[in-house]
Amino acid sequence: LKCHCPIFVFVGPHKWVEDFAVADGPRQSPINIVPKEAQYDSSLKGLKLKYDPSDAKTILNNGHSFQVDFVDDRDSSTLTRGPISGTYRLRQFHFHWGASDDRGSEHTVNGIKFPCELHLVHWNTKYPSFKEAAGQPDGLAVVGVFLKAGAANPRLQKVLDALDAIETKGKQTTFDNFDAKTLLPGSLDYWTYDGSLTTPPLLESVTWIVLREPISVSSAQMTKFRSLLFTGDGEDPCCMVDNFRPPQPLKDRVQ
Ligand SMILES: O=C(O)Cc1ccc(OCc2ccccc2)cc1
Ligand SMILES: [Zn+2]
Repeated sequence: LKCHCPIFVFVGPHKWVEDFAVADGPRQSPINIVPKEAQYDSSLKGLKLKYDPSDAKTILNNGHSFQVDFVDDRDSSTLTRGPISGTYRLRQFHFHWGASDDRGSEHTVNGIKFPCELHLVHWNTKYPSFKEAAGQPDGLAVVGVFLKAGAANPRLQKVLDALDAIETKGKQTTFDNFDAKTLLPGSLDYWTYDGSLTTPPLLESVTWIVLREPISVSSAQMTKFRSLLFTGDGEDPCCMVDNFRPPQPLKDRVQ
């Protein structure tokens, strides 16, 4: 598949500041994580993630990534404890990746980029809906998981096998009985900081919880991610790659 979309086709992060004033706000994401400078907070609790596989609903190419959407009308798939208070419901997960294995993640660790990063998006049930929560400073909690190039990861296979059905923007297909917990690493150790959506509207409503331990992904599996298109049916094909925002100024945040 030849992707020959000109660079300017994809309105990249550098343009967002013109359309979204918040793009250079005080708590923008992603950031570069420097473990030595992160403060250890012994009062922080362990993460509690309870996911019900029957909540998985559909998988969608939304034109800037693909996402698996979950039923979120009850507390069956939730994130509690860790740095947050209350109960947050799993809404969707999606990924960010590069055109080659040397880049793709949004957060970086000591400046290191991973080939891919998984985001599990949860919303605070103190608000009536996801959309309402997305506009509140404590509205969302996103668990970030780095994917490190190495052995093929069998846990990703069901997701990757579904990509053929959603190659172009707007395509969606059913995706049921999937346990998102199988995408998590063995350790739930994490860094946390207050940040934002990394895609427009860049709302500053996300408590970020980035897991320290990556999961593996093979180069062949990464090639599968890159077979998706940003473009819709009938348009000039443009490969969905490099859909990551670069790290933003830390300003006066600590992790
Ligand atoms: O995970 C991320 O990259 C942050 C992020 C979290 C949620 C998200 O949902 C899409 C969306 C949220 C609010 C309004 C419109 C669209 C979009 C991005
Ligand atoms: Zn994301």
